[in-house]
Amino acid sequence: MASQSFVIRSPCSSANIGPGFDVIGLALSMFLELHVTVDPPASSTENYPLNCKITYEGEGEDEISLDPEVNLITRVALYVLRCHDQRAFPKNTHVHVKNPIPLGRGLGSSGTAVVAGVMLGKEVGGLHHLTMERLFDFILMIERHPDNVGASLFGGFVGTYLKPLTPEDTARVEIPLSEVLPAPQGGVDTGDRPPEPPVGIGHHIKFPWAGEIKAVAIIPEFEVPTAKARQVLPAEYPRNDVTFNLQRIALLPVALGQSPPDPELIYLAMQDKLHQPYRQTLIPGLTEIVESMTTATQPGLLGVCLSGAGPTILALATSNFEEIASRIIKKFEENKITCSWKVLEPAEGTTVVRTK
Ligand SMILES: Nc1ncnc2c1ncn2[C@@H]1O[C@H](COP(=O)(O)OP(=O)(O)O)[C@@H](O)[C@H]1O
Ligand SMILES: N[C@@H](CCOP(=O)(O)O)C(=O)O
Repeated sequence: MASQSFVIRSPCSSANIGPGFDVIGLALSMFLELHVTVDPPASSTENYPLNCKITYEGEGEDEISLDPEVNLITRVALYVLRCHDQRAFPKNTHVHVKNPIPLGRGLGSSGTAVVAGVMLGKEVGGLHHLTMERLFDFILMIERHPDNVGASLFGGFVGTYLKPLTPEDTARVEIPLSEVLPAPQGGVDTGDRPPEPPVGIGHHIKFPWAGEIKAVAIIPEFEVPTAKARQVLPAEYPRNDVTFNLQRIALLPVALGQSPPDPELIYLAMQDKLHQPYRQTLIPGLTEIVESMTTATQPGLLGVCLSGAGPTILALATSNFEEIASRIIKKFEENKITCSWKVLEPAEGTTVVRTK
């Protein structure tokens, strides 16, 4: 194989946007980058496990493993490679990760890592036949809700859905994650072929987004693991709460595509009763923050919701971003929580730029 170098760039995401639990995702302008070189003739990295050297800078640099059998991005790439009978990375693969996405904050850091990992497997494996739609199948074998990963892969403001599968394919999709991404084997290759995804598990549709609308992310300093934020959700819901969300989800994509934006309509369309009320047990002040920020009392504001599984708060607005962020930061301060904040914009999906 000839030497090659390329950059994979994947946007972070804000999932749900209020009522769209496990359905709606928005790709935002903060990007995980993988700077990859594959250089077969050199010898410097030949002894790295699975032929892959990882270096890392940015969010999580003190905690993310640089072992390719443990690191989420390279484990996912290996899953794609092993489904195509390639047991390791090509000789002398170097992946330099640049990650500005804070971990465990509801901005899709793990989903973005999975999306970038699948793309890494495709590129280093020379698997050019894998379309974006097929990559989505691989992603959904790992991250089993399509909203955040759909946004990171395809970009923009998306609605995502899973197609009904045959009973055999359903069984394959439900295979435990530990069989898709096996536990590290200490460098020993068991030779097992992982389960390949069924074709056409997940789909997406792009919604319009009014250019005036920006996303203000208020990011608390503490983490809420998504798995934990899903455990607090009930198995069943009162019918009225489901109807409440259905009424709002029918409005949301239209309301956010209209220019000029209608603040009252958007504020209403961003209400939720299916996940936010339950997650307040993990996020002190959540309900009060969402209820205290209104379009009547805050010029420029369009609506407020939890970003993904939290704890980040997403405020959609057309102006006065700093004032909006300050008000929400103050509310968190009442619970002794400090925050940072950023103004983000809708972003394009995952790209690969070849430099050699
Ligand atoms: N760039 C990355 N490289 C490797 N692992 C990552 C990366 N980003 C996230 N992760 C993994 O995902 C975990 C966070 O996932 P999760 O709880 O779903 O939160 P989030 O809402 O940020 O996606 C991190 O603790 C880490 O294990
Ligand atoms: N629909 C999911 C989205 C999780 O997004 P993340 O950014 O927190 O990983 C959920 O709400 O659990």
